[in-house]
Amino acid sequence: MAKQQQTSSYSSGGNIIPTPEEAATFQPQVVAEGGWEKCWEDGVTPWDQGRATPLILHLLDSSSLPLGRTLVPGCGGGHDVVAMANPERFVVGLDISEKALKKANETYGSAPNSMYFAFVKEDVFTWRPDELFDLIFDYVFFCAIELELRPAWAKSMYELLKPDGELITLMYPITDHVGGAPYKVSVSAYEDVLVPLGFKAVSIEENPDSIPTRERDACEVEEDQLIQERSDLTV
Ligand SMILES: C[S@@+](CC[C@H](N)C(=O)[O-])C[C@H]1O[C@@H](n2cnc3c(N)ncnc32)[C@H](O)[C@@H]1O
Repeated sequence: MAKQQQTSSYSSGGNIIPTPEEAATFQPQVVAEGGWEKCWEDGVTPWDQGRATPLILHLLDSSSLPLGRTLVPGCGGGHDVVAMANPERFVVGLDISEKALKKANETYGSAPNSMYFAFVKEDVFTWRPDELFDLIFDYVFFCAIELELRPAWAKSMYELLKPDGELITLMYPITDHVGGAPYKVSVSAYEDVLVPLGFKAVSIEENPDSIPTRERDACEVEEDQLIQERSDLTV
């Protein structure tokens, strides 16, 4: 009962974003029981900020977010999808959970910019649209998948991006905790799977806009921004 009360306060709307160590104590069990759909059905969505990622808002404010066709893999509640969408940046939010996308559509279906985004129920690992993407923004998706799927994640990023496309990923959580999801990440965890495909790191920077429970100083969680460029030269 206590556990149920605890997990429900971590659902979107509960406004408590747990540390990755806390989330790793209950989220894996829900995923194991019924997959991501069950997380959404039970409201166990401890990753959901209920709003766009502050870094995205910062990049938008400073006009430093690339334009063009954009993908958010594992978009969940769709906050980043809608924040980024405009006449020059059509954004596709992809998720395998019907419930997640129902919620996203209920929240944002009548947003004034709704003609500039779409929510699509597909699997990142198998969905291959006719048109590739200029930009992919990955946040709390790489850390959510099983470790053995990481090479397949990189392959998907490669196959979904245009040859000169850009992958921005907020590397989270850079911790020492065991288990997941969320599983711990590191710069080398990304590079190990991206570099063999020909990605080149354009920049790796500390995220100045981390939310409190994802800040390095607050709980020794590190969250950095990694921008990778797809390059066919070394493939
Ligand atoms: C931890 S949540 C992160 C959601 C969102 N990125 C955020 O930061 O709020 C991971 C999301 O990925 C979705 N997901 C998991 N596996 C997927 C797959 N193979 N293809 C598409 N979406 C997937 C889940 O349904 C879930 O909504």
